[in-house]
Amino acid sequence: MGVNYNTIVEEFEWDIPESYTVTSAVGDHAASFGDRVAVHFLNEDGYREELTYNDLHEEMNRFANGLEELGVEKGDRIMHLLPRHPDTFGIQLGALATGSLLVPCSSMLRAKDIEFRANDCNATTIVVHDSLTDMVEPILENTPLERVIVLEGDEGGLDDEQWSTFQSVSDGQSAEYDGPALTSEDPMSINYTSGTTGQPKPVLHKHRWQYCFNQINGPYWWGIDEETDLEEELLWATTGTGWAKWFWSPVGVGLTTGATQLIYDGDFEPETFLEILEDEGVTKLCAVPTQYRMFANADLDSYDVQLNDTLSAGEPLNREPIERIQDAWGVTPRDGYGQTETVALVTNYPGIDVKIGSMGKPTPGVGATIIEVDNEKEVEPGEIGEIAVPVDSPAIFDGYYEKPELDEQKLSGEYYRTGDLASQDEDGYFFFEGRADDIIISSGYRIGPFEVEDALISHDAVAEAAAVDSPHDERGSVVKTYVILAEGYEGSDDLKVELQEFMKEETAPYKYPRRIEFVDELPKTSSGKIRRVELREQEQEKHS
Ligand SMILES: Nc1ncnc2c1ncn2[C@@H]1O[C@H](COP(=O)(O)OP(=O)(O)OP(=O)(O)O)[C@@H](O)[C@H]1O
Repeated sequence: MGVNYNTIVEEFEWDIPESYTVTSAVGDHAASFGDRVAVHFLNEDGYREELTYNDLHEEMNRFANGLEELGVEKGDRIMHLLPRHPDTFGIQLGALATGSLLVPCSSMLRAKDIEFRANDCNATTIVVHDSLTDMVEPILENTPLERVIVLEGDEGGLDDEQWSTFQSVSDGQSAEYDGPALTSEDPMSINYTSGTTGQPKPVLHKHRWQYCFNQINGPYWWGIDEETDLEEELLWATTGTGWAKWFWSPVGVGLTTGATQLIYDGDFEPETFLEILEDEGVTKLCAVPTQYRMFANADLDSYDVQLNDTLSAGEPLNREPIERIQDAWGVTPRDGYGQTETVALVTNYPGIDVKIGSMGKPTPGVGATIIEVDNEKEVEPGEIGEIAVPVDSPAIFDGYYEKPELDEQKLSGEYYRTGDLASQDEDGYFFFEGRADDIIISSGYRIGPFEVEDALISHDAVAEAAAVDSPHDERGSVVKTYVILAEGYEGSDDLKVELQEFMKEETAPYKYPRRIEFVDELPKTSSGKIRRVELREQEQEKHS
């Protein structure tokens, strides 16, 4: 299949329905194909549950009625701290139906992270799984939180009027809900960024965001359009419920298109995940590069999978896992790039040839481009600049929640700057260089950490690597890499030299790491991204 990229981009037009919300979309699906399975849940203990679109619609309505009875009103901020669970969608949709703003939090956050978010956005309600109440109890006094709703909790332990259970809120409520009329321009959520480069930022989205996913991420990343027979597909996005990616895929694509989705609650183990792919008959998988890198070390040929698509996002996708998966399963992992603030901005979308190492081309209707770092001029092919999106694009966020100074900084020009550097080739393919903050400048050369890391992990001894800037008297800085060795290898000075020699062959010699340190782990955000900022600080302390 081939597509004419230019025609698609030229012909794309936005037509955002005024009354669109994901809750109304789920209502429409229930009316059209209510018996279709929406959630195909399983967990690591072997528990299974299936919910149809009718079930989901009724669950959403009952919870929305219950929330209203508790006093929740349009415009309230409702946080949630939930694992992947059969009721997660129902809770999220029920909260949205009341016109509240959802504030998703990762279940990996600790008490102080939750306290920060609750105060930052002035949240009044939190829905928390029973296993995570320890994170909430100690902070209640210091936050505006008025009510806590516990999922799977037992009323017996709750001695305060502040606490109730999901069950007690929903039980006995009507499966019809007559809530406030919402429009696509009503605020929908406050999604905190990962905090890879500093404090997490409260990104405000309107209901329109979900429509944009349906129109962009659906066809131009997941390959789902009106010709897709959703009865034949099983989607699996491995992300957690508190991340923007949950809204990018399970909600933004899965629910808005009316697909059937696998939700698996369990730790990531390559073999377990590969067995699930095979046993459940997953047809479209969206995972993160770390997971693909770990799949690449497994015996992929021995799994009889039915995948017709594999997608990746969140970090650059290396050459090695792409090639391994192509060889074993005949599908090419397609990288997609974007942020909490946006929809998919650049993707390898179905029908365009994947250039290994490239994030793909700008998605239609969104307008991502590359501009100079210190002005708003677009760069020429081959030049490095910052990925940016016109501020009036409907496919980006609506500012940071009650942070006028951040809005001024990020949204007052003609473009919203992503803070990521990239270049574009003559054919319009984007190549990721790194976050502007992570770029290494050594002897006047600008070096993207990804290029160094990508080359280094193609050496058998290297399992994972992070490259940062390390202060140096003569050169200003040099490239330093922190390396986690593959099983069976031991760190030594000889191995350092071997890796350095290898790198001089693999990449332009000025990029080779002059300093190497072997470590057992790398600092990461709870979404699994390498926090190079911490490594840079360590280097500053050691060498200045
Ligand atoms: N396909 C991809 N290739 C390379 N990098 C990617 C890709 N997808 C996402 N990213 C990186 O992830 C970032 C978006 O992540 P997210 O919105 O979760 O917040 P964050 O940028 O990690 O957090 P913070 O803004 O608080 O530092 C992008 O700006 C980019 O740096």
